[in-house]
Amino acid sequence: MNPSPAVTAPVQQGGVQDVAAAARRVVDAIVRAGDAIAAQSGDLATALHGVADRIDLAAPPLAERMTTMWLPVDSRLHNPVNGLENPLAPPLEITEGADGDVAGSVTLGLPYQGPPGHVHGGISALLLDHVLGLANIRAGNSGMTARLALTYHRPLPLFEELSVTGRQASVDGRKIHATGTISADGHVAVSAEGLFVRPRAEPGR
Ligand SMILES: CCCCCCCCCCCCCC(=O)SCCNC(=O)CCNC(=O)[C@H](O)C(C)(C)COP(=O)(O)OP(=O)(O)OC[C@H]1O[C@@H](n2cnc3c(N)ncnc32)[C@H](O)[C@@H]1OP(=O)(O)O
Repeated sequence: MNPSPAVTAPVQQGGVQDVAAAARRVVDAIVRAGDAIAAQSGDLATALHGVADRIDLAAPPLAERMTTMWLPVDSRLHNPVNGLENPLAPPLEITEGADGDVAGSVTLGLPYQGPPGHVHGGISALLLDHVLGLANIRAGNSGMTARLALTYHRPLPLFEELSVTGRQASVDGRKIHATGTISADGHVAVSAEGLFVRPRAEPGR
């Protein structure tokens, strides 16, 4: 059976991105197959553990990775939203951005399901938190998410292209307000208002 649109849509550019895309495909296939793979479960689990063992053997110590993954300071490849090297990222594709606004598109498959045929509300929060954060970075003032208020206007469909937007609304000292939406078929399904707080400068810095 063909993988769902969430797995086939992103253009892959080679290297670790290919490995992450393959892992994403495995996750999607497992959720789609369900009990249909029960008879092969032992073999499949052994094969997948074998792949994980190979990757683990190549991985550097965690402390080293925690340093190298931020050099240069750029979370584009490994973040869990649009990180092409992170299998947890759907991934959201950033499609445009002007005046500090951010826009992206994504099609989500079964691994992201909440209500039948629709996206889990926590996944919407993940997408919006990140896109609002990116909009803040683009606007030149960013901070940690202090509060994120979501309104779920209508169920968000799986298997359809979704548009995600984010923009910085205002800056008040260390407090930054940003807003965003997720739309399907031209209708806003989820909207968000976020408060981000720029951490205090560390003493001596
Ligand atoms: C390094 C490069 C990174 C690149 C990353 C790319 C990522 C891309 C995007 C990723 C995006 C992903 C993003 C993520 O996932 S960020 C991860 C999720 N967020 C966190 O973990 C944040 C945890 N919280 C904190 O660290 C602190 O609480 C912060 C830093 C937020 C504030 O602690 P701080 O001690 O500094 O604050 P303050 O007490 O001096 O208060 C200051 C002002 O703020 C007001 N206030 C504070 N909290 C709240 C609240 N909850 N509701 C309403 N108001 C609040 C407060 O009243 C005061 O206002 P005023 O009295 O002055 O008027």
